[in-house]
Amino acid sequence: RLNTWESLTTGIAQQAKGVIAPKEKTPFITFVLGGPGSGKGTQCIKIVETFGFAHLSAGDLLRREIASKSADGAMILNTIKEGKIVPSQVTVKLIQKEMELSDNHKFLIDGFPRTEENRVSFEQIIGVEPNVVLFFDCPEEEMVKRVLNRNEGRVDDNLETIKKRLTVFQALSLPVINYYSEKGKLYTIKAIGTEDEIFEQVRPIFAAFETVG
Ligand SMILES: Nc1ncnc2c1ncn2[C@@H]1O[C@H](COP(=O)(O)OP(=O)(O)O)[C@@H](O)[C@H]1O
Ligand SMILES: Nc1ccn([C@H]2C[C@H](O)[C@@H](COP(=O)(O)OP(=O)(O)O)O2)c(=O)n1
Ligand SMILES: [Mg+2]
Repeated sequence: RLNTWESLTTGIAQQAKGVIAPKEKTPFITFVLGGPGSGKGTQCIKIVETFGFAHLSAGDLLRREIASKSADGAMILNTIKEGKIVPSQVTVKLIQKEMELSDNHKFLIDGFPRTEENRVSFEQIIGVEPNVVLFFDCPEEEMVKRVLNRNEGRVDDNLETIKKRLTVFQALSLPVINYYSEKGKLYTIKAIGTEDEIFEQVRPIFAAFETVG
């Protein structure tokens, strides 16, 4: 178990035999949650532009594994087509690798954790808790409409898979959202309106942390 940010980065620092300086700043971690099509990825781009975060999309990392024909690729593809959640160990490892490679200390972790298992696994492996959890709260009919119009050629952007994803979201992801609500870390965004209107709800959350330092 890695307890500190320093231990998270020790592996790579040792590999480089001291060539890479150890990371000095404490990480600032934001989890970006919400149902399929709620606008997480779209808003993450704006947060990156405005506040200089590194954007780590769990879904993008998993799709990269499929594309690279890695050992887990076939299992990941089947899981995504079924609208189910990939085993946490796989996803957390991919996130960990990206965090280690990044020279940023501010991370937007998009589409993760989607289950209690995801959440606990991140805590155990990375040993850090999120500073902020954003929840893009969007009506189901709007999410379905957006996903069916997404046009990115995704294998899961069809009505059958979306219906399964919405069921999984209700059963497995809402408990994670409730957990962070009880911890006082949850910021709920009303995710309807234009992209800019939604960002005006997001902006003050990060602006407040900027002034604190
Ligand atoms: N506020 C919005 N209004 C209408 N469409 C949106 C809005 N925000 C995002 N979209 C579109 O909806 C689709 C899903 O958005 P995306 O950011 O991929 O959501 P998520 O990452 O939560 O699944 C995309 O095609 C995106 O362009
Ligand atoms: N923590 C995660 C995140 C995504 N996945 C898988 C299962 C999800 O349905 C797909 C797509 O996730 P992604 O975040 O890209 O999807 P949306 O942007 O919400 O539409 O990836 C996962 O198994 N575990
Ligand atoms: Mg997305």
